[in-house]
Amino acid sequence: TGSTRPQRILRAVQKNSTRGSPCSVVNAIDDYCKHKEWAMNVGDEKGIIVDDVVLELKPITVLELGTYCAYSTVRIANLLPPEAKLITLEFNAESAAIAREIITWAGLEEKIQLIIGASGDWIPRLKEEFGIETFDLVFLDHWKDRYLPDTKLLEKCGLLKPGAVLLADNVICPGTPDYLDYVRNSPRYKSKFYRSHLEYTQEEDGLEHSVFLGLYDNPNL
Ligand SMILES: Cn1ncc2cc([C@H](O)c3cccc(CNC(=O)c4cc(-c5ccc(F)cc5)cc(O)c4O)c3)ccc21
Ligand SMILES: [Mg+2]
Repeated sequence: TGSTRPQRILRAVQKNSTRGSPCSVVNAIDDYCKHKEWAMNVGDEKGIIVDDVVLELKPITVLELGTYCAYSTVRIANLLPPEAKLITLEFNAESAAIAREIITWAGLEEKIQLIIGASGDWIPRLKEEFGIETFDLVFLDHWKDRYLPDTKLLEKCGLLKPGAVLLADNVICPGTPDYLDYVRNSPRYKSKFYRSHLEYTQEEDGLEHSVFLGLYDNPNL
């Protein structure tokens, strides 16, 4: 019974980073995944684009779909204003346990609420159970065929207000064609593509940045 990849990533963090320093945690994961074994973190190249979006938007409420080992969770939470909160959904209990350890090691447990469960089950419950009005930023990085249904669910649940930003990873590799088609052709979004590369590789990938404009085309939604 060998270790899992998330366990090896946690060990690399504990060995090569400083407790309470989110930057050193992010660097330790990037070093490990560049030189030892690949893992599906948004990574350093796309991570810089994520940083810029967060610093520009200054979101107070953030939703992340797909925590994995909390690389992007820590990277984003580290840049949030003091009163801001980040909710991250992870359905896999094993990686959620590792993510929780990495979040604690980084010293960000006050800013981050990690929920173990599936996005489709939890999105309809966030208002009631966590007193969320709307999200300023949603980072989509979970199953690629869930980006579109979960975006429609967020709209239906009234969790997006005009100006809210959807930032989606992997829109080229592995790809999210139905989601891209929706946000690029719907009157509800102003969308733009940030070209980059798949984490730790030379493969083409990128992030789609979509600003929600409101449901004015269907106000009774
Ligand atoms: C419903 N729900 N609710 C919460 C929630 C959370 C999860 C998990 O966090 C989880 C588990 C497994 C896979 C993912 C999606 N991520 C990917 O599949 C991915 C792949 C690659 C890539 C690219 C090239 C390759 F050759 C291989 C993998 C690069 C990337 O950056 C990725 O994000 C997410 C799943 C469903 C969930
Ligand atoms: Mg990804």
